[in-house]
Amino acid sequence: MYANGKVALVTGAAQGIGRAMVEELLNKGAALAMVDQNRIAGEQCKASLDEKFGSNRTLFIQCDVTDQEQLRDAFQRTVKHFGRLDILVNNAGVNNEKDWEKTIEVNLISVIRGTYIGLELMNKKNGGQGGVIINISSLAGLTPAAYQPVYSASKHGVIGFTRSIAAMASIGNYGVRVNTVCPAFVDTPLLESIDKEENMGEYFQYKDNIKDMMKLFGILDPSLIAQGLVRLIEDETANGAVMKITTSRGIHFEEFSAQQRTKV
Ligand SMILES: NC(=O)C1=CN([C@@H]2O[C@H](COP(=O)(O)OP(=O)(O)OC[C@H]3O[C@@H](n4cnc5c(N)ncnc54)[C@H](O)[C@@H]3O)[C@@H](O)[C@H]2O)C=CC1
Ligand SMILES: CCCCC/C=C\C=C\C(=O)C/C=C\C/C=C\CCCC(=O)O
Repeated sequence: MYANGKVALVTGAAQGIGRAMVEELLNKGAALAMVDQNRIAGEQCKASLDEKFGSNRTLFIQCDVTDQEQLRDAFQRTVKHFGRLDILVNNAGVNNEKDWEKTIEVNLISVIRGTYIGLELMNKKNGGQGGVIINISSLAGLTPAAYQPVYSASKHGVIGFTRSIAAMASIGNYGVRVNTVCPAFVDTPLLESIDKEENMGEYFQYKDNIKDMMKLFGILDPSLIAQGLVRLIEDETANGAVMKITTSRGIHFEEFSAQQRTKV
């Protein structure tokens, strides 16, 4: 699918990776809803993008993705405003080991809920027109992360859910592809959470170990993650794919053994 002329909804769109994805989708000719709980950052982001792309290409919707009613309303407003939905990016995420239940709510439960609402609207079996869903995980969803155990668990969950629902979408002929992106460290405000005790909790004492990892592996520019997103949107064969993005190897894919590919 080409993004040109399509309608997208991106969560966590006001800054960081979400904002970079919004800009890339606008460059490719899409219109989109920018969903974020941060009204000030969201409105500033829209105002700045309006200067380049015009005000009718984006709609900012303030929404806490963990609030079921707000999330459903954001989808309804998007379809009402633009007339359809073709591309969904469940990107909003947090790093909070102290309030770890919140991390599961934002990073995993809201991604699952968003995927189900997106499928209700796009599934050809429900009268939808098909589409593509991309759920943002992390390399910490494929490896242990000693100082971020719940963040890592939430991102492992995103990969397991995405691969499973992608298999179901294929079996059920939904006409919707579902894929995930797993970046290494990316230069966004999320990295600042490592310096905050209120985010790191008991792992705060290890913040320098994480900073050493960042020095060792390097930090990606958000624009590369946006390029990976577009590749998954355009590649009609990609379903259940786990895209990894690192400084050493750029955009590449996790390869699973035959056993790991077996559907149960
Ligand atoms: N920055 C990094 O190094 C990496 C980030 N990721 C993932 O990429 C995604 C985006 O992260 P970044 O752009 O780095 O983070 P960020 O903190 O820069 O931006 C996240 C955005 O999500 C919004 N958000 C947070 N909770 C929300 C909620 N409950 N409802 C609505 N909006 C909410 C924030 O207001 C913010 O605008 C996250 O899922 C993150 O886990 C994955 C790998 C690496
Ligand atoms: C693992 C620390 C997470 C700190 C939370 C803040 C930001 C989140 C970042 C990520 O999601 C990145 C996750 C993992 C990076 C881990 C290893 C990088 C290895 C890179 C490589 O192999 O090249």
